[in-house]
Amino acid sequence: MDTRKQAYEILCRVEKDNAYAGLLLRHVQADGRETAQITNLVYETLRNQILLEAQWQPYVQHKVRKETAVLLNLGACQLFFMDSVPAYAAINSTVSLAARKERGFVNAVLHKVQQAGLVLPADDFDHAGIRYSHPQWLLAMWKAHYGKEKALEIAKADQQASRVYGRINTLRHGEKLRSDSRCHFVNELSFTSDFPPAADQMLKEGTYVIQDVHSAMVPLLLDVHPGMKVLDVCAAPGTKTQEIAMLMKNRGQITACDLYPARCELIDELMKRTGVSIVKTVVHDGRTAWDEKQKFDRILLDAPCSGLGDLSHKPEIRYRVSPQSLDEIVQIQQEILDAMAPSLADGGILVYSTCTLNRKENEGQIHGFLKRHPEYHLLQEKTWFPGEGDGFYGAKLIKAEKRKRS
Ligand SMILES: C[S@@+](CC[C@H](N)C(=O)[O-])C[C@H]1O[C@@H](n2cnc3c(N)ncnc32)[C@H](O)[C@@H]1O
Repeated sequence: MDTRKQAYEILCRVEKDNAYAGLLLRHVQADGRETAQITNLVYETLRNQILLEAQWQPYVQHKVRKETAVLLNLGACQLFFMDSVPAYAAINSTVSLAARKERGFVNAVLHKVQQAGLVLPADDFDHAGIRYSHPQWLLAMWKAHYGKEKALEIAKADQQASRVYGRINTLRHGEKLRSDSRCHFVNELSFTSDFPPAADQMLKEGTYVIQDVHSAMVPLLLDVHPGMKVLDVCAAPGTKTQEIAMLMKNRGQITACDLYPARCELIDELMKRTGVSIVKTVVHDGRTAWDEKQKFDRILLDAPCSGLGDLSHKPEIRYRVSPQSLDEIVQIQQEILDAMAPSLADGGILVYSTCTLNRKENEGQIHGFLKRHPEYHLLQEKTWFPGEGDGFYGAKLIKAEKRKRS
């Protein structure tokens, strides 16, 4: 199998059709070693896209086609980020993927890039946009929201090859993994491991669930107990729903909603595989209020968001978001929060969470909500920054008992 050709085709679809690399990689038909090679090539090229372009742009006088830019990035990536690939192989294999009439051009440019060696800008905030391949406006936003040092730390963390975490499922005796020497536990629930996630038999049997370590912290904020009535508003594919059911020892009632029927099926499949029987799945637009007679003890609103906490697993997102698209998602989140607010029982807890690093979607969203809904009070809010795990935000709110409201 020509792994470079596969990587090239995936990168072209990401660039031209706005496809997601992670989804395309799931459909690659190759053995484990080849799949790992393709995955590595695709992710390294995407994570370093701006830096790679900066390597070949000085040698190109005209605008190149998107496919040609992808090819030059792929070639430069192999030259500088793939230790095991000799330079001649990096260049020749890339040239062979070019359209016949562009082969001479690609060959000449890549030779110049190789001769110049990797040109790395200074390791400081002002040059981080190129060095760590992040749009400058995004770095400026993080600087305004979290400070310059933190902004730089986030950008550096996004460049790390993403780790995969498992979270044990006690409903299928997942606690036995604590004594499995292949699992390195980072806390009571989550571990990293070398065994291939997708093919693992224990994953298929639901002994554990693939879930980021910080994602697994969010349901803990809900403080659920067996027997409770819980609403999970934006639930698909159901990773947190499963954890909530586990924390409730599979006793009580969970209503799990999502806007898309196909995504609701993913919830059903996960619950079946992991031994959960207390979840009822409902296709529902969270912007529409729930039947007002139904009240829930707990509500999780794991909102659709810009995903800026997860840029190591989904590197292409950073090149697609814009300040305008961030504002659009803020509006949707606000509509869902407002529609769900009446459905929480007095004294109940609502957790709002995102996997993004943007104060407008996080702290700003919640502070606006508290102003519009004075019956709610903030108990706790936390931002998990990327590093050991992805970036997440969670806010835990309580709805005051009616007699205690001022
Ligand atoms: C961050 S993901 C949820 C992840 C999920 N909680 C988990 O842990 O597996 C956000 C979900 O919101 C859903 N969604 C987007 N807009 C929605 C809406 N208006 N109403 C309900 N769900 C929506 C998306 O389909 C997506 O599955």
